[in-house]
Amino acid sequence: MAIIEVTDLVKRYGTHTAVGGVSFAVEPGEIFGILGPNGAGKTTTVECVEGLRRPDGGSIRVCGIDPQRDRGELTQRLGAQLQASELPEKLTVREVMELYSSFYRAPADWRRLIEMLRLEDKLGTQFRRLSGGQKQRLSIALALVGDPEVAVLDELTTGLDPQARRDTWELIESIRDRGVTVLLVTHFMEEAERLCDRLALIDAGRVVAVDSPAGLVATVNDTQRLRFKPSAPLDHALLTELPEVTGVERAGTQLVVTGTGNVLHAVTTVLARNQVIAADLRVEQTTLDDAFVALTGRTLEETS
Ligand SMILES: Nc1ncnc2c1ncn2[C@@H]1O[C@H](COP(=O)(O)OP(=O)(O)OP(=O)(O)O)[C@@H](O)[C@H]1O
Repeated sequence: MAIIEVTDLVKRYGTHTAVGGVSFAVEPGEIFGILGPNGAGKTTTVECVEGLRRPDGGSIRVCGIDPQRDRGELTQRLGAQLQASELPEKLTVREVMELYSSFYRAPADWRRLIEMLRLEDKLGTQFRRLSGGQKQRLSIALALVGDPEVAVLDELTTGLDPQARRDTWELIESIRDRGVTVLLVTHFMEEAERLCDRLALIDAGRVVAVDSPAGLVATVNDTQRLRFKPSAPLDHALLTELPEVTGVERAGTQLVVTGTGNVLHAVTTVLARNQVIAADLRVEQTTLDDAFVALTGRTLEETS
């Protein structure tokens, strides 16, 4: 049975419909991602799941609880990551952990959480003196201090350097391995691909697809992208007229050719016939962004 069930969720701000009929179900023990460009309605959706916003339509159940009807019970079972601005600047890490664990009837052992998040030598440090990565890790500790069944993490690694981002991903996997279901909001394709068991692609307040990252990529698997520097100017029409080619774009000194079937062979044959060498030729893998483009006509990347 699903641990989170969102059915036909609608949320409006004035006349603007931020979420226009979103449905998805999360199974216990999954890392379930909500991926979409800025403004797609991701945060609004999870704020409704957390009971922070009242939906205008549809229904939500988390561990069988209606977040609006029984918010008190929900906060005991669902851990939400706080934004840095919501944390008390002058409290030390120890004080923050003691304070927040006192809110729960059966809190986790916060000292173990602090060790797991490698903050044990920061216990006496005030929140405002922590680095960005340390603040982020503390906010994850606070999402877990109530020993929740579900953790909701929103834009988990925004602002972190690549190493800190990878460390955080490992941490989220270890949380999942302890049996916590994770609902993860992100606009980073790489993060979704690496971490999520399944994900909902959201665009303009609607779910465009729900599947595993591999399943989503497989829907456009036939698409390939070639990238190379032509050794001499080349009439694009020679490529676009090939049945295998679906697009040709210039990116600086490079040409990016997308296509299907044996596009590599078709393109290199035309180049050879015209005495053009394809320097630095790369065949790029299909990504979640390609799936998003195929489904919506828009890219995830340009807005993130
Ligand atoms: N409190 C609010 N009042 C009015 N409009 C809002 C409010 N919060 C969000 N919106 C609008 O609703 C839409 C969805 O916003 P939301 O924050 O849910 O998107 P998002 O996918 O989480 O985006 P981001 O990745 O930028 O956080 C946007 O157009 C946003 O401007």
